[in-house]
Amino acid sequence: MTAYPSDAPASQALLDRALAVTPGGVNSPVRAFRAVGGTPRFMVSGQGPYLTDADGREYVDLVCSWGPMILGHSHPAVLEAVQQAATRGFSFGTPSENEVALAEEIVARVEPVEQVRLVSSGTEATMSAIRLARGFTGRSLIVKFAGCYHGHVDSLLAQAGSGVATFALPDSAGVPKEMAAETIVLPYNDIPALEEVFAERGADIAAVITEASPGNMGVVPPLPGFTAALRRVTAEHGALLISDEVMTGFRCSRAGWFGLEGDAGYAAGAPDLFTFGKVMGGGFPAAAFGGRADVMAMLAPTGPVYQAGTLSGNPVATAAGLATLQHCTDDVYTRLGEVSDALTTGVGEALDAAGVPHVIQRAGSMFSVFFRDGAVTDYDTARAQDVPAFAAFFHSMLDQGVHLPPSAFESWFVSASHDDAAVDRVLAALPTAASAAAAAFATIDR
Ligand SMILES: Cc1ncc(COP(=O)(O)O)c(C=O)c1O
Ligand SMILES: N[C@H](C=O)CCC(=O)O
Repeated sequence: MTAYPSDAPASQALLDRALAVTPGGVNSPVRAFRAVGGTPRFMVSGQGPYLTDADGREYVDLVCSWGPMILGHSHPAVLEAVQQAATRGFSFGTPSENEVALAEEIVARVEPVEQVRLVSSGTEATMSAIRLARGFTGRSLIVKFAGCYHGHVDSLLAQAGSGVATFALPDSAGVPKEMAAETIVLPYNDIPALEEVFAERGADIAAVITEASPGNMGVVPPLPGFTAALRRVTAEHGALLISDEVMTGFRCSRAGWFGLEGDAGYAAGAPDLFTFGKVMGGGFPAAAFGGRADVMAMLAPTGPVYQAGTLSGNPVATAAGLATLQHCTDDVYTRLGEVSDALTTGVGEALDAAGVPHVIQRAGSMFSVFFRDGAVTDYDTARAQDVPAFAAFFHSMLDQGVHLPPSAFESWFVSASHDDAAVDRVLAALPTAASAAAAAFATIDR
């Protein structure tokens, strides 16, 4: 088994350079390792299930660029599509065929989506979707759930997941209080709280936005009936339902979370709008929002809600996204399921053997481990876990050549390129990491 020392001199040298010119040395906060300590690894290449860092060490990658790399790194067909697209030109600032083909692929996969608009990031997708919902309904309030993350949109940062959870922030400085007042934050999976807020303020609520199955406070799937309640209550009050599938989209199934929960989950009908990102960009900056044609018709140039982007529908990004989706076949989803089964079973057995309290939660091929007893159903229960135990586990895995998300509040991601050799490397590292977690486990109030 690979064993690496904890210090990483080449990464540290790059971090020192980065710190001089970039806040925290990183371009997205969770990457900085602040929640687990130590030196973030600066990667130089990725191939299949592996990443190689600046010190020449190879890691099994269980981050997969936070979800997009569903086929693994440098997948030959995606690489070829990108190379061909780049040969034809980098950006046209005009419509081009790949944009149409990618939109057609999304519409074909997610049945309720009639039209999409392409953007460059998940943040842009959610920001645009809530503007569209406000324009369509003529209302201003937005309901979101604690622990859900929808990108760094001002009004959606309240009690958000991901880095906001990792660093235990209530929200973000720099968001005007008037804007924060337009957002109502509710506990996830709490139907009475939802009904109560709609009974009081339903006529002013433009939309409820939810992660289709949250993965930014760790993985916390909706309890049976919760998604149906979201649809029922929003429909009763004339508000839109926005399902944020930036993380789950095209990963949990061909049609994302909707493909798993589908009509049965939504019961009274599909969401009005969806947001997508990550997998549909194949590792490049492409994202989308879409849904009902009558709502999408409100967008400029056909309607009064303005939304635009210089690089939206970029030909290289759309080529990568299209090639990725075209290769996300049934076999890919079968393999993602097998890898997830093997890893979640292995993690559970190793932690059981070491006597470490834990619960593993999963949504398709997204999963995470909470170092605590009992199911996690919302942000409060997600926070009541032993973060130092996670940090010890994380570092032991890293020293053994397995790259996990550097936060207890993030999903782990696998790819279809995780073959048996890569899975075995992870499984071999688990007993030592479980022992490290056992040693670190502290008694906390739960
Ligand atoms: C559910 C969800 N929505 C939105 C976003 C924002 O996407 P991006 O980071 O591409 O802006 C993310 C991830 O960051 C996400 O996980
Ligand atoms: N949880 C985030 C997105 O899903 C992680 C990506 C980031 O913010 O860097």
